[in-house]
Amino acid sequence: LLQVVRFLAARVHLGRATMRASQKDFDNAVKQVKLLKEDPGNEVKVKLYALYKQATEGSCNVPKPGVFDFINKVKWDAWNALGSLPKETARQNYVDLVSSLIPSSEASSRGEPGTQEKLLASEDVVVTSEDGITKIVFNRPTKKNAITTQMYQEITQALKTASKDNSAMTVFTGNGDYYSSGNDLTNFTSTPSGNIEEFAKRGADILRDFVDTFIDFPKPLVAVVNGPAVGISVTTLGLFDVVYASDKATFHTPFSHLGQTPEACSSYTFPKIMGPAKANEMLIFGKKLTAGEAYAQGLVTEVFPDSTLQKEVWARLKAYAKLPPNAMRISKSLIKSSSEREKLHAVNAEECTTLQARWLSEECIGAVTSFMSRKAKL
Ligand SMILES: CCCCCCCCCC/C=C\CC(=O)SCCNC(=O)CCNC(=O)[C@H](O)C(C)(C)COP(=O)(O)OP(=O)(O)OC[C@H]1O[C@@H](n2cnc3c(N)ncnc32)[C@H](O)[C@@H]1OP(=O)(O)O
Repeated sequence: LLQVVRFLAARVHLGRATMRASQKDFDNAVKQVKLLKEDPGNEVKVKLYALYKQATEGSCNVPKPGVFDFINKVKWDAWNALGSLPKETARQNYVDLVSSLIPSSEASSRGEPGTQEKLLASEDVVVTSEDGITKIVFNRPTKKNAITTQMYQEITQALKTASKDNSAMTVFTGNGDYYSSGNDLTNFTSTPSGNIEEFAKRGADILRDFVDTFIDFPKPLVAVVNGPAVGISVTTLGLFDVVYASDKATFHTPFSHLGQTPEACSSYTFPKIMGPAKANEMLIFGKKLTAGEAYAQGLVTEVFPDSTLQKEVWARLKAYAKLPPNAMRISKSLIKSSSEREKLHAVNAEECTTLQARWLSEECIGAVTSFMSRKAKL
């Protein structure tokens, strides 16, 4: 990797020696990276990181991370490999590298990065409203609908908006063969700047806000689990009012495998829903449930043959959405009382604090590194 970084840095340097990117070009390129539709892959992300640091801070001037700090060590190595490359050249190389990542069709229509952000950002989470139903769709089928940091924030916002719109209920589903593969593991490898502790703190804040929004959502919240669900896409189901599933869906919470711990209040909701014995097997040992098993444990309301799921479920939901909305909200608030919500907020806070520490653990960093290097899959 170091050789590739050195080679590319030198090649781009020689090829573009006569060009100079302005600070504005550089700032725009930094914004464009956040809007990339396709994940450029870890190798490119490490290069971008190294060039960014060189362009903004000059030669690597921080101590080498410890041997177990895998991710930061790879990043440090890449930055250090740039040696004394001048800041201006690093800036130019960064701009060139970013423009090589943008398909020409997009580059011409993109214009001012800030103006397009919202439009592009909403592609991974599609929100529509029809027939009294606000639908929130995980829409990254090529990545099994893994949830990026940006998606957590978009979903939080979409839920806050839906709680006040004129729809009767909100429904989550996934596009493609998966409901969602859970947290996007590259969330852990894209630290743009700052130290790892701050990064983990920010992650915990985003997660806490995300889960709080589910706890406080006032209208019926329904999940249509169209395929396998992993991690946080499973644990949040404990905060839904109704869960319909395809018979192809599975429910998997491999937290221990990832050096992590339960979130989305599942350490409280799962034992309550299915009893401690079954919840322990899922949350501690990562036992994957079939749709039938999840139904038997009370996590799923009803299972449908995959071939008829969409037709049957949407017909039913459209009929439910015509019921008097205030009655539905009031019933929900009786079922999920204010004292219960208070308890859920306390559980959420504790789970987030626990995870914040876990993300810095060797166990977690090792598991994420294995996934990134394709040695490990679930
Ligand atoms: C610190 C900052 C954090 C910010 C906010 C934090 C909030 C986080 C709170 C929650 C924390 C954890 C809870 C969880 O969700 S834990 C569960 C995490 N998920 C996984 O471990 C799943 C990993 N994926 C897999 O094991 C497999 O991909 C699969 C799901 C079993 C599917 O296998 P497959 O063979 O059918 O398909 P595959 O080729 O692997 O996947 C296709 C492409 O999709 C990419 N991909 C799939 N899942 C993820 C994922 N979770 N994260 C990132 N990328 C994922 C996969 O890499 C393939 O991509 P590519 O084609 O190779 O580019």
